[in-house]
Amino acid sequence: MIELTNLSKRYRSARAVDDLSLTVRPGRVTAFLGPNGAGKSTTFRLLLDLDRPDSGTALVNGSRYAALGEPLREVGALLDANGLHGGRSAYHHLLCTAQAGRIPRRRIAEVLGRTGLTDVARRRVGGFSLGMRQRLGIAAALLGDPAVLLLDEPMNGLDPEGIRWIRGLLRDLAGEGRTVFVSSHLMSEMALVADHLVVLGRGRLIADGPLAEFTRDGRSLEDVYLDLADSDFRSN
Ligand SMILES: Nc1ncnc2c1ncn2[C@@H]1O[C@H](COP(=O)(O)OP(=O)(O)OP(=O)(O)O)[C@@H](O)[C@H]1O
Repeated sequence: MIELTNLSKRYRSARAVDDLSLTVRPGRVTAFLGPNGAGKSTTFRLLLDLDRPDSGTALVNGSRYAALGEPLREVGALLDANGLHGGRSAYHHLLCTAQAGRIPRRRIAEVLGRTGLTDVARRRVGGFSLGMRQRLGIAAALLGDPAVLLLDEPMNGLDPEGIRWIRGLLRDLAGEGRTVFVSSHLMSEMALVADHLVVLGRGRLIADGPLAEFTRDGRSLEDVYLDLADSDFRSN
């Protein structure tokens, strides 16, 4: 479970997150949508204590990330798949993460298998395609078998087979009772995979509800989303 309460973060010129209150519940895929610069990545960073809020709280399973005893076992995150150390093999990357998080080694083979990377585990990450890096970032997020997953644009760089794979993975993770909070600009994919929608506009919450409610009248998620974003834009 993720709970944001009156969360705000301002950078010099921009109000990145603006009085955001939101609960993201387990057992479903929650799509985190919003135009470029709406504050999605900032929200993820605040949840992971990679940045400090100006006010408000961001809690995972009732605690601030920094207060979690074994954070990798509670929250798995994919932020920027390009931020990996290119000289390491995929296995070594996961080994370092496992050691830092006091996670048993046997989990490495499990997550390599789950992300389809077993055959390339000994290859250097520097030679990986973006899609393979995304898979490795997801493998690292899954290493601690966490109940909460924060995935920032996990479909980036994946080929059609990879997109189908991640669709199944997200559904399975939610089916296992995890909280799956996933940002994306791919509306057609989110329409297939999400149970619940959260839409941000300029740091503020502009929609929060079950996907089925938004698309009840037969409109596509893309149309619904663009209307929401447009009315938010016009309101200021
Ligand atoms: N470290 C930073 N320093 C200054 N401004 C920042 C910083 N990080 C984010 N911002 C600003 O905060 C706002 C929100 O950015 P953020 O990256 O959270 O949006 P986003 O919804 O993730 O966008 P995108 O869909 O493009 O990834 C933007 O105006 C951005 O320029």
